[in-house]
Amino acid sequence: ERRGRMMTFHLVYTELPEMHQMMRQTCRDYADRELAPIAGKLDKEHLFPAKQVRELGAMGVMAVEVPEELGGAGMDYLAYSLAVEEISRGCGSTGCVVSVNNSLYIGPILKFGTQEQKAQWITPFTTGEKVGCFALSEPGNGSDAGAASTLARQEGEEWVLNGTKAWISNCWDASATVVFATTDKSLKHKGISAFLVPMPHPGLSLGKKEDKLGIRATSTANLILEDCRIPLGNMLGPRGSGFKIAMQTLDGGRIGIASQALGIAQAALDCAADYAHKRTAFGAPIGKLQAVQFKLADMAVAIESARLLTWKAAMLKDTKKPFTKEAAMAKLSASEAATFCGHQSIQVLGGMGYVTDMPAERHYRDARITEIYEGTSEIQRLVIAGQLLKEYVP
Ligand SMILES: Cc1cc2nc3c(=O)[nH]c(=O)nc-3n(C[C@H](O)[C@H](O)[C@H](O)COP(=O)(O)OP(=O)(O)OC[C@H]3O[C@@H](n4cnc5c(N)ncnc54)[C@H](O)[C@@H]3O)c2cc1C
Repeated sequence: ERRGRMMTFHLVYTELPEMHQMMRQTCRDYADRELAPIAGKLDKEHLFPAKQVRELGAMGVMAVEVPEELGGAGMDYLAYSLAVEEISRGCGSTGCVVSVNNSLYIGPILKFGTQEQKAQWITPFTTGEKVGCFALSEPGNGSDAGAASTLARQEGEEWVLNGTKAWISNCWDASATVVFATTDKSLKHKGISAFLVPMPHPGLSLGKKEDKLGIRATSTANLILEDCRIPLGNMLGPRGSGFKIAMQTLDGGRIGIASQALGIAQAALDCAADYAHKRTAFGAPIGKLQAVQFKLADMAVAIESARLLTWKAAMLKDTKKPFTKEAAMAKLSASEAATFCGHQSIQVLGGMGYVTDMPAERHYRDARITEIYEGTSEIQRLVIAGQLLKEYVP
């Protein structure tokens, strides 16, 4: 079966496997019908798409990779990538919610959780009734995640957590979080462990919602832990393995962000190409102008090449092959494609690109975060170079 899947890669552009085509089409139809028409309002009013998230839960999109016996869709990461791209094409914010729940919250529990933890912390989060979040970054460290200073100390049968986590996506709407904290700061990243914390919970509070450039329908805030007590059994994975869990989670998560970026980039191209047919200047549609055609061509090339990298990374993950380098390449190229396409789309629309009557300005704003979270573009380059140089060790 694995060989079969890899072989599909050669065919992939003309013929995705049937299940994947169905997932893609279902999500595309849903996004066109239910998300694109309201994405501007969600953005403007900072509205969490609760009803849409429940509908996506019913479609299997909130837990694509989770086995059916745990309540998920039982599909693979390629299917997940297709779903996130199509949802993000309709609404970048909703794509972020889908991505955080699937990759960042459920992902590590699926990989490192016990059977009991999976039943308790995954199944209720498959339906869209509840969403989870992932608390790694802190006010003092983002890229340097191994420097975490949130503390976990053992007291009897409990862990007691203290510290502040920063920039936590979904947190105002979440019912649980994976939190990274250190039991011994002198051990540096080897002192970090992962913990499961229900929300709301005594000792856990949230900061003000950040007023963001883009993905404004998602909540982002500090998550503050003050003598927050959880049972000993809420540790995820072995003690001291938190940094490894975080890094492996981000490897997969980057495929999700690449897919989100692809969806935003594609929406920006769709908007520009459609406008190029309709807008007339100097007596002809602007799509007849070579300068405009070149912009559309460059956008399409950036998207197609990033999509191939993203699908390749997803397929490597699905076939249990190393994919750290490929996921970083996918995230880097797709996020840069998204910011490029967001920029060019506004240029093609001219003045209409600059106002909220058209979605181009939202795509431009939504695209920007994809170069920052789950590792900045600089961090992706470091990851790629680090992996690459290992291949050249004499
Ligand atoms: C909207 C939003 C949502 C987020 N959601 C989450 C979430 O759900 N959970 C979570 O844990 N975090 C989340 N984050 C945090 C995000 O992952 C971090 O902002 C990101 O990793 C960058 O960290 P930083 O902001 O501390 O920047 P810094 O690490 O301070 O980086 C500042 C600049 O220095 C560069 N830099 C840093 N180190 C290096 C290096 N070694 N080499 C080259 N350049 C370097 C960076 O690339 C960047 O340009 C979110 C952030 C935002 C804005």
